[in-house]
Amino acid sequence: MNNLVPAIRVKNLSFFYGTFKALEGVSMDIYRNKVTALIGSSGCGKSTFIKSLNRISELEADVTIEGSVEFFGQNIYSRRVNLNRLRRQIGMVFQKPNLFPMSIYDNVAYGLRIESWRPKSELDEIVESAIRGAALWNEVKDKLHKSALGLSGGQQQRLCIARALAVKPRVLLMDEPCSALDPLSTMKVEELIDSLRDDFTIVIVTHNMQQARRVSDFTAFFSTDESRIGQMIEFGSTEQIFTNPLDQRTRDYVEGRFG
Ligand SMILES: Nc1ncnc2c1ncn2[C@@H]1O[C@H](COP(=O)(O)OP(=O)(O)OP(=O)(O)O)[C@@H](O)[C@H]1O
Repeated sequence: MNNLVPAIRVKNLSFFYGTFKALEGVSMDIYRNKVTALIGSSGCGKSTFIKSLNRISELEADVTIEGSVEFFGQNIYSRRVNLNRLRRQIGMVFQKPNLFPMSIYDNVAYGLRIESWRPKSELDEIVESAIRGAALWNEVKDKLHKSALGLSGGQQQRLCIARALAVKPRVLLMDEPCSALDPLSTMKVEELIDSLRDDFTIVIVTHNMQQARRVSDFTAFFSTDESRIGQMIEFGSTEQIFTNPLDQRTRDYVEGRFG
């Protein structure tokens, strides 16, 4: 565990929807080129937390954020931050595949076309490399110009990952990426996460304990207090959290006593 470099440092983050405090005082480091799993029972603020890491959470009306989130040293909540650039650098994949009703190729090229004009040959190259990166190339190479919505759910989710990879993010946030997938597609996404860890920093929300154990290097356990306020209870190596948790609440959760 030497040479850990924080890609994201969260310091004392609190999050409010209107007057409801969904998260209180969360501090943790997310290490570069590691996979960090966020676990905890429903409603403890995992989605709220992951969406605060690239300010997608602000798309909801009337939210207030306190504390700071530093991305390689820069506070992403500073007024100077360019949100489009930030969300390219910290990409996101959601629970359900959210492809555009356009071709496979155009879905992956979408963010690149917004970014800047590129010659077709260069665009072709980046699209192919992103789809290969998402372990989907062999399945779609002969139908790149067919509708992406004709793909299976698992293929659509890997295409969402390809779309996120195309703009070369440094961090990939995944909010329950396998919850709508069958076991075989889930396995493919897990293998994909494994193959991406050398090049990217990944944060994944999962309800599946086995998945957290299989794919992640670090795990953060979230829970709510009696006022329903979400807190990060314990953070550690995945090995430690699952075999020797320090907090009784973590132990109860990972051993399946609640949640
Ligand atoms: N847009 C919103 N407006 C008001 N409250 C919200 C909103 N989104 C989430 N909440 C509340 O914030 C708390 C945390 O929700 P969040 O979705 O982050 O939890 P979660 O741990 O991701 O849950 P799940 O595992 O069920 O997805 C919950 O009490 C939820 O009801």
